[in-house]
Amino acid sequence: MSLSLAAERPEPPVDAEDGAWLECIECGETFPPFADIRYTCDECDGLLEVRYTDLPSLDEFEGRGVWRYADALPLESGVTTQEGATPLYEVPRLEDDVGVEALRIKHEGMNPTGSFKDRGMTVGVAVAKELGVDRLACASTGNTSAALAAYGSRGGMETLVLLPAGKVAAGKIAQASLHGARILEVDGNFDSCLDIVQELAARGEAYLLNSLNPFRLEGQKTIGLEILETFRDDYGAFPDRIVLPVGNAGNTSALYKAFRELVQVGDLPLEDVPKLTGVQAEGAAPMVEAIENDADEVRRWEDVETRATAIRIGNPVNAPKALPGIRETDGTAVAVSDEEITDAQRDLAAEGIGVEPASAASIAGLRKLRAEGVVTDDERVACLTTGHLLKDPDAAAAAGSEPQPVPNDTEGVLEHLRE
Ligand SMILES: Cc1ncc(COP(=O)(O)O)c(C=O)c1O
Ligand SMILES: N[C@@H](CCOP(=O)(O)O)C(=O)O
Repeated sequence: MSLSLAAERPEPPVDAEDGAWLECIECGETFPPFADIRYTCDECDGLLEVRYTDLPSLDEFEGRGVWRYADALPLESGVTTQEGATPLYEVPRLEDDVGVEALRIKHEGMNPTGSFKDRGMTVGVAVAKELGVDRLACASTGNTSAALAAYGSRGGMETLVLLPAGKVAAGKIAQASLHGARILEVDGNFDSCLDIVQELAARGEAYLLNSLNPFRLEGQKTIGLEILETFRDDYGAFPDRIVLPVGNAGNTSALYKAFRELVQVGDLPLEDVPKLTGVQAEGAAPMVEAIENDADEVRRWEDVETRATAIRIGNPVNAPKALPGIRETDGTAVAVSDEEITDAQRDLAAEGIGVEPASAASIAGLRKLRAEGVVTDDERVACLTTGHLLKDPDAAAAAGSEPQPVPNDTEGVLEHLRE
């Protein structure tokens, strides 16, 4: 099987429970959504997706934020702190400078814990409650752990997070810590943390809430629904392209699923599907390598390094969902240097938008692709900025200017200003 935009509306299995079921993207095997805990297919270990007997059209949704889209989610409500409904900013100077017809920034850093992970956790933690589990766990470069800790504590559950030692930004550890997570620092990178957490989950020690969990990606799907809805309502057209940073490739997969579902209900004509464009840091770019080599599988990079620690990931577990997403939408993937990322962080800051380094990769990638002529000047582009500036205060301070010491009197300050 392959995930395709042109796929027919799926046939529900006879035992589809509550209008939803889980389906393997590789062999098509189906499973009831809440009968047992599973993250991958029992038959072939393929990735799972949630399918629905009925999906509404964009015009039928009501409310605000992630739960506005409840009829396209596996549950009617979640463990919530009002996530979603994030701003889509205009950036006229940057738009002019990059040279595209329209550029909008979907700032996911404006979610309650400061990243898009909240959208996934509001759904994932609610499903965990439905399944009756009491301990939640994740591996994390930081943001997943912050969101898991916040939503887990709100849901009254124990949380366990495994972090790569010395490679997680200060704001994120502070969040996980204050929200009461048990934090384990592993002497390894994010990918080895995820190997361990998967093993713990397989042994029934905890419920896994990384993006391998198909319910979490349902929450993240609402990023795509919001972008498309806002573009349609405000500009009368969908964006030509959505550019986003890629780590574990959950968002790329989730946005592609949003597009496929909108195509199925007749809201999104095939020719209007936005081109999914992934950006990775040069030091952690296995998806870019696979796209450039036209490979069916992504090679795991053992040694990864980048200042954008959120996307310091060498084994994107959602690649089997994300690769078809990029290819079928006629998108692409590009790698950018840490310097290009920092420059883009400054560009966004100059428009009043504060983002962490990984988020700025989307702008850096767009600039690069525009300079190469891959992106053309007539395109309407949405760039996803995934995390808030305060997540990584050290990176922000390093990219910004130094405070200047002045004397403790007005004359002294004025003198300094005249220098
Ligand atoms: C701030 C930030 N941006 C981007 C990403 C990458 O997103 P994804 O794993 O969905 O590709 C992550 C985490 O993976 C993140 O924390
Ligand atoms: N950047 C992520 C990495 C884990 O990704 P996930 O989406 O699989 O949880 C993080 O914040 O930990």
